[in-house]
Amino acid sequence: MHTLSHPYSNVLNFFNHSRPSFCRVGATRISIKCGHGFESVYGFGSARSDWQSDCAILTSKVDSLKDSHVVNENSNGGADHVAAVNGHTSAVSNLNLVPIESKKQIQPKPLTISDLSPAPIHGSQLRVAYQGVPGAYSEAAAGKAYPDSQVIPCDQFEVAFQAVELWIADRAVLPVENSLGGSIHRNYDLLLRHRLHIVGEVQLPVHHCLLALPDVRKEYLTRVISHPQALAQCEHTLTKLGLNVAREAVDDTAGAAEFVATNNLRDTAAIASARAAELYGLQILADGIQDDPNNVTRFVMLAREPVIPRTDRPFKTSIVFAHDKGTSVLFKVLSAFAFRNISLTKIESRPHRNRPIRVVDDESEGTAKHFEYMFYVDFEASMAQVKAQNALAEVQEFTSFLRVLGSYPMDMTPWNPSSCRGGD
Ligand SMILES: O=C(O)C(=O)C[C@]1(C(=O)O)C=C[C@@H](O)C=C1
Repeated sequence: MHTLSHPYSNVLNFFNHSRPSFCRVGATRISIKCGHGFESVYGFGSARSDWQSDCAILTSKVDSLKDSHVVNENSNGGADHVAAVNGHTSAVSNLNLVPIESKKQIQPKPLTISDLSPAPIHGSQLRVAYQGVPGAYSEAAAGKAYPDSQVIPCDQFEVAFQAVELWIADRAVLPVENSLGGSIHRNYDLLLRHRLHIVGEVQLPVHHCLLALPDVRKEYLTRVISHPQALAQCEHTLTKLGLNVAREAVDDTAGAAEFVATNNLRDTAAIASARAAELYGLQILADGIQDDPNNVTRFVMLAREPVIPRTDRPFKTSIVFAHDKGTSVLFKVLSAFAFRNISLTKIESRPHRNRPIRVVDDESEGTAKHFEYMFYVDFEASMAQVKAQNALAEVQEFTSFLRVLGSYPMDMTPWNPSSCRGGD
């Protein structure tokens, strides 16, 4: 991509597309640690060409697979190559049916608008990774964000990140914040370590149910299991229901329901969605047990490429920054937004002591830096707005590490607790 000729070239320079050389598309596993013992962090100002060269690696791998065949120049090249890497070899093998002679005469086809669409690969469904099993709230959020998509359950948040990086999925939808439980810190840390971009957000009202095997009564219960966030969101209601029983954390809400069902546990209930009850054959002992009827979880949508920021609708921008000379930078950074009347919707600090990170600069030079804290800020402006660009230019002067995690449309969906029942 020639960023200089792009209308948002100055904006795009804020996005980072680089990654260290150990990390390649097409590899079976992505390691988080660099060879030097530094955590890899995708820092401000790195070149987009790095990302593209990795795509070239992916392409060349497929080319080498079909070395003995002449490439059909009329094919949609990259898209078919990707399909082959993802295990859908039909498009590539079709090429082999075309006689070699006729291939030589076919001229390249002009690009059309649909070729420019980054994902899904033409004609196929968008594949969206989420953490959990079917019936999880994250699955409902993935469906809300991308209604006609194919959802891919992943056992850990990190796997959802990797699924997108390895082209197994086109997007990931992951929770970052709940109105009662607060931030889901793990995903903030993973946003820093991985190179994906936030391309959207979706708010899901979370309506919890207490689920048990058919004919089980509340009095039989000695244990309630669920995702730690779900347990926290229902803490007081469980006590009010007289359930002063053991509360145990598991990986996700629907997984808890599945566990009760498959192990035929008559002394254990799960906190999960009504949809999980239906999927795993459980009865709903109590409905709407979240302590706050306005319980909402905010999810972010992640992709390999950023969206081009616009000004014709409300946008939000997420950044992460740090300074290697202490934490006084926070006040200065906040003033850059306050001065321009830019509203902040989130500030999160994550301790980062004893974890040197490698910051990659414009020349792809990696330098180890020590930061005490990483600060995450979301603000209500688009990177296409001059005031946001100026604010970030100032922030860059105050900080030794700055990365734009994404500039994306805000979820403006109006909702009220009685009409929206996430996960149903
Ligand atoms: O366990 C699930 O169903 C999830 O989707 C995870 C999760 C979370 O991580 O916060 C999502 C929404 C709810 O707040 C509870 C749990």
